[in-house]
Amino acid sequence: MQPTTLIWFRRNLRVADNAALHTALQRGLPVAGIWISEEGRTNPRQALFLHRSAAELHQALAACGIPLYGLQGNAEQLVSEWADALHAAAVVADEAYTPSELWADNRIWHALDKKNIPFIRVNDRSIFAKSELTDRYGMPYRTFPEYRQAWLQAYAQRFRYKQPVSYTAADGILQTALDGLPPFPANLYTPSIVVQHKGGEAAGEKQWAQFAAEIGFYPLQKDFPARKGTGQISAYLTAGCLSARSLAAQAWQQQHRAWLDTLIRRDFHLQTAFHMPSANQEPADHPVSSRYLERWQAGQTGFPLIDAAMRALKRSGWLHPALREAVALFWCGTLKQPWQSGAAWFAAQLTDYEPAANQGNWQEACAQTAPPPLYWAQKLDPDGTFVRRHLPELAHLPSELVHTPHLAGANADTHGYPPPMIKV
Ligand SMILES: Cc1cc2nc3c(=O)[nH]c(=O)nc-3n(C[C@H](O)[C@H](O)[C@H](O)COP(=O)(O)OP(=O)(O)OC[C@H]3O[C@@H](n4cnc5c(N)ncnc54)[C@H](O)[C@@H]3O)c2cc1C
Repeated sequence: MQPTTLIWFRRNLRVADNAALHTALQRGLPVAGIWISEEGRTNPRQALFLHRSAAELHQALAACGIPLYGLQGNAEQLVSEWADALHAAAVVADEAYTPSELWADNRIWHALDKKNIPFIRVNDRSIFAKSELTDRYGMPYRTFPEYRQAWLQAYAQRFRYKQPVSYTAADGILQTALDGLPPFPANLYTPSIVVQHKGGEAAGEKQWAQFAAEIGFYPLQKDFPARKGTGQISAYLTAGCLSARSLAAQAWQQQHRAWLDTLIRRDFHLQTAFHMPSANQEPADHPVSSRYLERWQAGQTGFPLIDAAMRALKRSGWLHPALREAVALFWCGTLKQPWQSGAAWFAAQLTDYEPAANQGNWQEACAQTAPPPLYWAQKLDPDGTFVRRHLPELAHLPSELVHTPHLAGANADTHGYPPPMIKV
């Protein structure tokens, strides 16, 4: 069998602007891909989304004559085994950021190195790669405002005279399939679970196109969860169905700076997870109250906006960014509970779960002083639309009462909705 270049698709489940695919094709050998559904996932919703996205990639690659093998098991073992099976002269993957992935990558690198197979990592997740932006002493930026300033300067400088890079080598690839194209394994996860977003590159592009048409309203709409004024593309970015690099280029060219900040924040958390891994791994400094945890998770705290947000998260696997901040601040600041247990609940629920973003944002939120829950209600849902949508027991209440049903006393039936669990 002819030697190949093997791509291990991880968080770059797309054909467009894919640096790993581009790198593999540049090597001139036939290309084959593997995608691994790793054992021990505790987030079935995300597992399902990734499976759907990989299945679509399988079809897109097949149309170019590139086989993608869908595997399940331990990545450390499988990458090495499949490198042998497909006579790989090199393995290419997208660069990892978080400690657990980096440790696994080291072991994979060792196993491949023993066989003289290079393990090439390329940047497909962030816009600036992990060590591209450092201060004048070569140290990573520790605060977002500093990082943002450096990011904007570097981006402006880099693209003053040329267009941002977009890897286009994938266009029209047509290679002879190796040994016929493999079928993609059936879905291993319960299809009955609700996943708000469909998965796959085409659905990601569609979601982006819808938002791009409205992106000019983002600064006005972003703080009203009932209106869905944000991109709702995080699951696609986490799985790599969309390229952050391409979206940044579009936002930059069209001068949507307010929205571009969200992608810069994403880069910031990725580089922080890489450069300061211990910050995200601190153990909790006090035990969690299981009673509080149950009520917060179930959306039964007696604070309507918090409860509506927590129920929306559990039902759909996605939550508006401002509400993520509100429920995180409520958990750490109002209930005085350790951020780690809140972050663990998010990790199990979010379709877009991404360890660097999740832990980084939890830590940031919990370092702030929590405003009273009513502050969030007035700011994010002044007329109660979001609460009514997610708390049917309060749907009949007028705007003056929907955020404070306990004040209605016997004048309103709240259908068993609990009073506030603590005094604030
Ligand atoms: C406590 C907490 C936990 C979070 N956990 C995650 C997570 O596990 N995975 C995740 O992708 N995002 C996480 N976020 C960030 C953010 O809330 C989500 O990315 C956002 O809700 C996605 O919605 P959107 O696509 O409409 O975002 P938009 O506002 O349209 O932003 C566009 C994209 O920028 C990125 N982004 C925006 N804000 C942030 C941010 N603060 N940090 C990192 N990236 C950002 C996301 O990829 C997002 O899709 C978390 C935020 C908080 C406060």
